[in-house]
Amino acid sequence: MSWGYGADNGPEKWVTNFPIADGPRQSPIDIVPGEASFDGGLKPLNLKYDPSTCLDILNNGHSFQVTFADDSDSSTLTDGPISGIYRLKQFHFHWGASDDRGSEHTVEGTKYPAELHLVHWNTKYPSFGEAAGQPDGLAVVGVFLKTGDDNPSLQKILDAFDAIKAKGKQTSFPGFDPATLLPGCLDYWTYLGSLTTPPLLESVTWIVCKEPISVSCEQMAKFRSLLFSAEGEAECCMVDNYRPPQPLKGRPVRASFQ
Ligand SMILES: CC#CCNS(=O)(=O)c1cc(S(N)(=O)=O)ccc1C(=O)O
Ligand SMILES: [Zn+2]
Repeated sequence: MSWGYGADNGPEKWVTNFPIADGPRQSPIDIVPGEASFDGGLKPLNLKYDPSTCLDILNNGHSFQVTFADDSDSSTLTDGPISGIYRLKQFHFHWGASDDRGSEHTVEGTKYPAELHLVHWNTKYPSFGEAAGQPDGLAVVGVFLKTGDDNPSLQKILDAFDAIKAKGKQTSFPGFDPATLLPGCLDYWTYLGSLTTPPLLESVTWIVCKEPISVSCEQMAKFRSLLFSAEGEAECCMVDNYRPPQPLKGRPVRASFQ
């Protein structure tokens, strides 16, 4: 059986096939603002996204992802805590079965109903796959979702869900601007971590925004209408697709703000 989020194949079982699950720089973590150290040397995030690089939307069986053409420096992350140019590859979300849980990172134990991850790879390496195996290979921007007003930008994504309800379904999704998903304030915490799904590679510079974006309760319900299961299989709702916080193991967490 391949990895997932169920009782038999979920986060507590991943270490069997992916021993790095107990490694020194695993993600997510619980962020404790009072223990983060302000670093005045941290630059503001510089996110430049070109909507024409947006390709399609896919249900990959553990989340849904929106994928981008990453064969040029059209959609990039620069500055912030990183050096060089990182290209946007995809973004995806993690969410809960109810509004009291769903995010991967937590803030002093506070769980948000969902978390957005924008995945970027370091162009000093020839490809995403190469970068994913390097300690400075990936940079993921995390944004919390908090229940409140309807989010029109999110709604564009949710309107595509009928075409990708089951695992393996994909549909074209042109012209979406991921910048419309970012909060107004780009203050962030940053630390060295890992992918939060297998293969759990310890190649991620995490950049977690302090300010959440909004999502309505009705929009959260739409997230939960996706399926982990493929067409023809017993239907299994895609919910609780989050890994819980992992041990910090002495890692520093820096803040870009005071
Ligand atoms: C080799 C390799 C790899 C990981 N791919 S990913 O970075 O797009 C990714 C990243 C993350 S996360 N939660 O670590 O950003 C989750 C899921 C995925 C995915 O494959 O679908
Ligand atoms: Zn993720």
